[in-house]
Amino acid sequence: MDKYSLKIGPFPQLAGDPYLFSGAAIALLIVSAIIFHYAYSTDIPKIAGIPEIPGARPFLGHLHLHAGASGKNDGAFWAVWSKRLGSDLLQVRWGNRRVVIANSFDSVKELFVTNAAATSARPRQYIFEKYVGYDMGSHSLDEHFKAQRTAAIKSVQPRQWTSFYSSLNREGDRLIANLAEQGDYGKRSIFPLKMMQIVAMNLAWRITFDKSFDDANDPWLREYIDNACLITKVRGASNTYSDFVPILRLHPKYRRMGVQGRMASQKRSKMLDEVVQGLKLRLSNGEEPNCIAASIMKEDSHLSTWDAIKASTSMLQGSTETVPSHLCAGLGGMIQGDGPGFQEKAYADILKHFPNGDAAEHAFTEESCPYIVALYKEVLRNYAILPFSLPRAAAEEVHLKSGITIPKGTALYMNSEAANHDESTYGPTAHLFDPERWLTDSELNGLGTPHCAYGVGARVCPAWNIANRILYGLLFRMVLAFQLQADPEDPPPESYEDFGCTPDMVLNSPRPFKVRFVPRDEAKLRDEVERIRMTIKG
Ligand code: HEM
Repeated sequence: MDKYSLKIGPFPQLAGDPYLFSGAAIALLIVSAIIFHYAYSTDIPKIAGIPEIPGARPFLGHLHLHAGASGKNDGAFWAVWSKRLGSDLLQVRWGNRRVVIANSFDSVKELFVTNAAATSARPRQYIFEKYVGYDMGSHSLDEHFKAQRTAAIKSVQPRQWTSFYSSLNREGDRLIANLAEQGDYGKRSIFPLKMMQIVAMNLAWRITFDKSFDDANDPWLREYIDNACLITKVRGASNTYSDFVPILRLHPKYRRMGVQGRMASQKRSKMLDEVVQGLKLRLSNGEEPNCIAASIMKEDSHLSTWDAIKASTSMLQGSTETVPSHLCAGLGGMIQGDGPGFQEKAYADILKHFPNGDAAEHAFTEESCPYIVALYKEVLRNYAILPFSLPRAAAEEVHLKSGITIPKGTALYMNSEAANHDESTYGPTAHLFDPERWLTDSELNGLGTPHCAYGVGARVCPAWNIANRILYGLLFRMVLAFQLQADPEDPPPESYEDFGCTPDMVLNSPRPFKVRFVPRDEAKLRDEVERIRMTIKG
């Protein structure tokens, strides 16, 4: 036995060749170094001055602690660590991506409002980009997306609203008729989410492409909704591991996920193309359809047809799940604890402002009942259906007043759920559903941004204004027609922290629970539903 074979033991074939052995050892070292580097490195190095939560693992970083693995809400998870580490800002690693999270109302404002331009970018999302292609909510503001955003904002300015009123009233009618009939005029409790979704989807189609559906079970509409949901599934959140751990992009599970997204996106594009062709024909025939797509497509908007379609599709996608999820989660607050009392005060406020029996006509045309305004603000504040808004990235270096510098390219999240429950802004009752805070605490209405439900800063939801009006009108119509009651067999979640059932996705859908919609005046409601059914089916 020579001296080499003693040392190398299990590799006898190398034993006779010292050069071959040292070459293999060096190769092994290099591979190990590469693997080690790959396992621990991040796109942006650790940022000085911002605490990192402990427990990172090689390759995954902190992903295994987030909703994609734990099934628990990331907003609540970060809030706990922010308190534990005594810092409003936190940093974590999602695979090889460094992420900074703002966890208080003030830190959200400083990062995203004071530094609005510097935080206007969106991080890249591998699956979405490769399989679906970007939309407004997922792309940084380059020349195309800036133009789309500007056109989208213009299309929902208050001066456009008069053209939306008839659609809004019609969908308000549809909601009341569906709730009355499916709930057998208060005799049966029902799961309301689907009915809210139908109304929001119809409304979204009306105001984006001037398309309407008499029957919510229309197969074309159902196919569109199914595809839209599949696309939402591949938007980057802590469940899309392959966005952050590149090697996983080879894994069949993530490829399957992407391919599903791509097929859904192709189907959606084909369906939208039919709609756009129809709209173009109407425009060329001199018609003036009242909708976002038509107003964007008009020649003076300076957008290419591609940009116009993209902008309208983003608006359609942005509105379909947010409005019903908020409304439905909000019903939870209105039917438990002090909720029934809030409903009665809201009803009294409606009657005070419209004593002549014509209140329903005013549901969408003005926001004259302060109690309903307070109700929708609280629904938006308390139930963070987009618990960390949509992800942002630093478009340039961000300099904070504490002296911390966040490098360009860092992914940035606003913990909207924590900011919306920050006791230093909303007081000791921050964790409760209490619409009256908006009536009694005048400082809250002077905050600039009253809550973070629509995001804040340069990428704030372009439709927040009309979304407020839609929520106002639909809450108004429900409170006017019904007393909403909980079903003891199927009660709503008690806290905003566990209201959702998809915490691993960008949009946390409300958990299903039942509501009994008891008519305030059954005979009158039956007459109203009969009138509605002359024109609207399901
Ligand atoms: C209650 C209803 C709604 C909520 C809570 C909501 C919330 C949000 C949030 C949090 C963002 C990301 C903001 C940010 O990055 O800071 C957003 C973006 C967006 N929303 Fe809304 N939204 C609602 C309704 C709507 C409606 C009705 C539309 C269209 C008619 C819409 C269209 C969009 C679009 C296109 C974006 C992407 C904007 C961009 O990235 O520049 N949203 N929304």
